[in-house]
Amino acid sequence: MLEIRNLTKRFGAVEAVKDVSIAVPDGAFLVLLGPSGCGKTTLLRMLAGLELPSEGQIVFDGQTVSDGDRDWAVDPAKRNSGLVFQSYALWPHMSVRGNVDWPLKVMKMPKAERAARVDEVLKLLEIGQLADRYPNEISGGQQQRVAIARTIAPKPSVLLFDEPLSNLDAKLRVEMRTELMRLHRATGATTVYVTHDQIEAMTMATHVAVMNEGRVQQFGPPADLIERPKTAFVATFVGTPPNNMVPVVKNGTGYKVGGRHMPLSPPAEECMAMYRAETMALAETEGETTLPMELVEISAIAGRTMVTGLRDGLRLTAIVDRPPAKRIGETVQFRLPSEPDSWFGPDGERIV
Ligand SMILES: Nc1ncnc2c1ncn2[C@@H]1O[C@H](COP(=O)(O)OP(=O)(O)OP(=O)(O)O)[C@@H](O)[C@H]1O
Repeated sequence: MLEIRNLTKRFGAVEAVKDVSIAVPDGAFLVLLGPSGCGKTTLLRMLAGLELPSEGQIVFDGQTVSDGDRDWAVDPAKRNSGLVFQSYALWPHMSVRGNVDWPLKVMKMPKAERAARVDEVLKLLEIGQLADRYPNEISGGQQQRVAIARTIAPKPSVLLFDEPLSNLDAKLRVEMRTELMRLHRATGATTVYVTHDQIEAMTMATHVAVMNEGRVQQFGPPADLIERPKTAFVATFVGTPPNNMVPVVKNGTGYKVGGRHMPLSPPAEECMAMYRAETMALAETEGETTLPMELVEISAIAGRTMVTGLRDGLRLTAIVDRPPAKRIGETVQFRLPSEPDSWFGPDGERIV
């Protein structure tokens, strides 16, 4: 079990991580997901022992490895965790085998055991044929595999990844994603993986922690975040495309959306209605629940069509079966379903 208890990190006046508490079961694949600057890397660096928490504790398998309240932490090399960065600094003067062997040598593992472990790891990452090459003789994707091999060679019980695929091209990213999942199953190591790519998050994770401004907004399995987002932030950050969030304004005895009266009965006077893109439709003509919007984007998505409209700063996305017979810039009628999928309060918290 990997436990993070009331963890806070301040850099001067900046609070990068704010009172984060999560418990990650053994063997889980936890993705830290959030926009740039939300504190993901800082949290990961604290797990790796590269950064001391200002407050709170990190506990690996019942043993405290960082304690911000006591200004104390176990050395990065001694906490049974391995970290893979975005840029994979391999030793240029060492062969692939030498690079993977290096951490085992540092651990003072006997030579014969080392050779067997290096072979095993190279095979696992399917780079055995590159063993005698040097880093400048292999591709970027292969270098990344070597960096991963080097990290898992000492069998860390916790694996930490900081956007390891962001330097790779789109095709290689997809391939490496599958590889990392295979590796996770093969090693069984509890994995913490930082990304701001939510497709990566949703496909790889057993658990996701969605972060915003230093706080964990929601922690749980990917399906929970999609089905029951706790906050408006999660609802609009997670999912492809993200959910539509529409402010509902009280007007006399009724309610308005995008300046038009709608037959809605919100649970509070001020709130936001969430509509999933797949529950929205397009209408040929104006009706009671339609909103005329400027067509700004049409794109194909898995055999269906994603249509985006804009109206006075309100952006709506619908997933429909057929593209509208309209051009970009023309008006299309978006039809809202009679009931939103969820309601959120003005503070962003879920109401219903
Ligand atoms: N060493 C530091 N000194 C001062 N401020 C820092 C330091 N490291 C991070 N910060 C600040 O802490 C906040 C969180 O940064 P962090 O790098 O953890 O975010 P992130 O979510 O990983 O972002 P990105 O996805 O862009 O890498 C930011 O406001 C950042 O400027």
